[in-house]
Amino acid sequence: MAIKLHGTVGSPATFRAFAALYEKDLDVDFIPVKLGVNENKSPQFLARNPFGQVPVFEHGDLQLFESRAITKYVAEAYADKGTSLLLSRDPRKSAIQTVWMEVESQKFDPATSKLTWELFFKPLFGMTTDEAVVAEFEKKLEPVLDVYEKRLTECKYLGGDSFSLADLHHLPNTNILIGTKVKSQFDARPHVSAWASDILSRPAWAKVTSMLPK
Ligand SMILES: N[C@@H](CCC(=O)N[C@@H](CS)C(=O)NCC(=O)O)C(=O)O
Repeated sequence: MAIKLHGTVGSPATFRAFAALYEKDLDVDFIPVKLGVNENKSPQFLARNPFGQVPVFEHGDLQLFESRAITKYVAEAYADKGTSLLLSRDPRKSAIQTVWMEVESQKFDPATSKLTWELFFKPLFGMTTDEAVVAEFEKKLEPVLDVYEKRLTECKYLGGDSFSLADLHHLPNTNILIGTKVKSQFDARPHVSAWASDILSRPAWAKVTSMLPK
C-alpha cells in the first residue's frame, strides 16, 4: 500500500510533509496539485481537505491534511525507521519538544509566512512586494529569533540535543528566507545561523529541494 502525497512543488507546507517522509526514507507517490488553476478547490480535492489546501497525505484509508499533523503521524507511525523525529517517550522531554513545535506554528510561522509571501512568492508571481508589510513582519520576527538564539545556547536543537520535528517544521520558510534580505536576521545571531545551516544541510532536505525546477 503506497503512501501518497497530494501537493505542490515549492509549497512550504507540502515540503514540510516531504521532509518528514524523506527523513524516514519512505517511498512516496507524489500527486501534483495545480494551485494556479484552482485544482485544490475542485470537489474531488475538497473531499480530501475541506479547506482546499495542500498537502494531503493518504495511506490506505487514512487521509490527513495539515502538514504538521502529517509529520507527527509519520514520526509516530514509523518511529523505528530512518531518523528519530521524536526525542523521547518520556512525557516531560516530549512536552519540551512540543513547546518548540508550538512556538514554530504560533510565533515563527505567522511572521515568516508573511515574509516569504512578500519577498519570494509575490515577485515570483509578478506581484509587487509591500515593503511596509516586510518591515512590520521583520520587526515581529526579531524577538522570536532572539528567543531562539538563547535557546540554542542551551541545546544544539530547539527541542533538545538532537534534530526533531521541532526543527524540521522550520525548514521550508527558513530555506526561502535565507535567500532574501531576511538572511541578515539569521546571520546576526550566531547560534541561529549555525542551527539554520545545520538543518538546511540535511540530506533529506536536499532531496526535498531537488524537486524544485533548476
Ligand atoms: N496549515 C496548513 C497550511 C497549508 C497551506 O497554506 N497550503 C498552501 C500552499 S503552502 C495552499 O494550499 N494554498 C492554496 C490556498 O490556500 O488556496 C498546513 O500546514 O498544511
